[in-house]
Amino acid sequence: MASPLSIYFSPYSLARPSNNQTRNRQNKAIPPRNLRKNPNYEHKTRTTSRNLPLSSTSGGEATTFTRLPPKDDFVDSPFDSTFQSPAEVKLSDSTITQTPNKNVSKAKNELENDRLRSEDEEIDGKLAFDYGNFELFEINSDSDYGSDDDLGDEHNNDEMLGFRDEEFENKGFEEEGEEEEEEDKEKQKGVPAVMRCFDRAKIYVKAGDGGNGVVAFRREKYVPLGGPSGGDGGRGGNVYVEVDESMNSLLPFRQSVHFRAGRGAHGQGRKQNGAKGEDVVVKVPPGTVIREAGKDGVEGNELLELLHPGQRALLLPGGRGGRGNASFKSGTNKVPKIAENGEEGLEMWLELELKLVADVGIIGAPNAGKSTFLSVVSAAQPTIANYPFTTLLPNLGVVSFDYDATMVVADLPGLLEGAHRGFGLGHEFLRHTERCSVLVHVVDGSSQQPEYEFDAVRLELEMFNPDLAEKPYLVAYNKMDLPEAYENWVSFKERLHIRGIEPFCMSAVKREGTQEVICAAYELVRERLETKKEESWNGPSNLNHVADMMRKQQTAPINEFEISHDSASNTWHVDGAGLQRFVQMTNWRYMDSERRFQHVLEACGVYKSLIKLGVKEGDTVIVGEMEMVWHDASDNSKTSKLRKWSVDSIK
Ligand SMILES: Nc1nc2c(ncn2[C@@H]2O[C@H](COP(=O)(O)OP(=O)(O)OP(=O)(O)O)[C@@H](O)[C@H]2O)c(=O)[nH]1
Ligand SMILES: [Mg+2]
Repeated sequence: MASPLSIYFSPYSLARPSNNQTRNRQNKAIPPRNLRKNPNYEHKTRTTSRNLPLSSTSGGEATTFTRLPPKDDFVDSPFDSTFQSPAEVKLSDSTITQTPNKNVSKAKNELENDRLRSEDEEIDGKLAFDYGNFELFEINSDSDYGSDDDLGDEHNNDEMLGFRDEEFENKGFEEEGEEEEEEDKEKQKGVPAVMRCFDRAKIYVKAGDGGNGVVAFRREKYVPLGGPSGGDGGRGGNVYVEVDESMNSLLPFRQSVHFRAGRGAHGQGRKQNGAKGEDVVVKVPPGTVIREAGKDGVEGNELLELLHPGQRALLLPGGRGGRGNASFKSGTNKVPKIAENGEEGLEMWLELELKLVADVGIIGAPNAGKSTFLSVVSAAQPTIANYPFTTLLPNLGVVSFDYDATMVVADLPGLLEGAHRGFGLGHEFLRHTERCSVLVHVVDGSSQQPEYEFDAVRLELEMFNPDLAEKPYLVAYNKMDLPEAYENWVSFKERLHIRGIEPFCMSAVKREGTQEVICAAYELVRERLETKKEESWNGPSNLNHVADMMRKQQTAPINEFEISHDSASNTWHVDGAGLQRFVQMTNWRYMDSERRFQHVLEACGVYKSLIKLGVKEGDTVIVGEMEMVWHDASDNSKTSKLRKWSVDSIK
């Protein structure tokens, strides 16, 4: 039977890149028309349901940086275990100013804060605290930054990490108009702009395209009719994600956003198959959650959660190599002049989110002394200052014990009432507590109502996630060196006793009582580990489910498709993952390709369905990226004429 479809390249299909350009394509299936917005569009039939491919979005911001302390900071810290009883506290030793009254108006608060800052400088001098790079986080400051050129140069520098990177990123935010708008929005929500850059990244991954198969024939002396000998193309490289324990932030993804696996080599004569493309391994820190990039502010599906060092997951499998003509040899066609293109590798945008994996999380109201506590028990040097929200990003420290045991402690941003609804640093803060095994709740003993403050923080945890409130925790009543804290201690302790809680007291600034707290926390961590031992990770589980899902979509049967009709332009769309893949792998350079194409469409029922739905002479039919004109099979002369024309144009 004469084939009813003739093929030509529409302007749309001409825009399709040539074989060697395909690696740069962003979209596998470019929607040819905006049919779904067309009022004349009718959805005619659906032969079978199918999984929609995971969406890929183009463009993306790469916004991560962190101020987690460099690994070098993690060295043994000396403990001062001598705890003086409250009776020994000398008030004259302490010149610490108290937290400003939080009820005063905002303007007043600012003035007060300025004053306190200057006071702090004095105090810190006395306490020998190192404020290090404190100025770094004043995002709105224009001063101290280099010129545009400097910025560009820095961005080209692969080694741009750490301090300088943070500095320039801050500048980057000010300069980009779009970012500024976003920043304003965030500010309105009360979340400092710096927070959104800390532990999130957006990256693009693409599996390698398969190599093309070739048409070749064996030519050898004394071997007449040597037969087809075109080899298959090699498979494209895979995209893996691997946990690298030496990483503790998503900072490197500011520099490298695109990860593309290598293309498979093309097949060659003498039945030589192409080599496999090079794999690409995306290294992420432990605790990374990987999501499909969301659209319009909607979070994408969670694909993977990588917690343990060494875990490795196959994310995107490489495209299949195209078959060479040796593979098409059959009893009926001994000299096939056909070979396939390599299958295109899948691509997608991913969102990475790093959730802290620390043994102990230090929580509490702002200004309670959490950072001071961390600086005392570990070698970390977080910024400490006498005003709320000094800590915007979690700081990590490693606590080393004499007996060769270590524990990771995270100092988290302060928590305010209403945090579960996003007040203060809200969710950003609470998210980080989810992964800590044990919490140390630092209470500011010098506050007006320490117990109320304690309850408010507990309540916020519970409101955000009841599991958080279930975590083992201990209470450390801080600032015992201050008279008001010392006075309130007994009543605080008694009230907590009644509730079955045994609080600790300490003076972080004087390093008194801190060792008891951290040792008790370590005991809790150990207990927790014991109970969790059975559920602990025992080697790699199957983490390749994303790749399996992708493969399933890729290998969707060719006879699963749906047909839609645009009556205004008399266009029929035949959509199906299997068909689309078939069209993409058809190499129109070879003589037999078109015949095979027509044959496959007929065999999988496309023609039958179109006729059933009422396709007419001259209608346009779009399959994948191919656009064709329908001709009734009875009009043989017309069909063959048009078919010849189409083949010429393909050539
Ligand atoms: N007197 C006294 N002051 C302390 C003690 N611990 C911390 N401070 C002071 O309290 C202020 C706040 O300390 P930080 O460690 O920055 O408090 P924080 O809980 O980390 O605060 P945020 O990060 O803003 O939530 C600083 O001025 C510290 O010097 C203490 O034991 N005694
Ligand atoms: Mg702090």
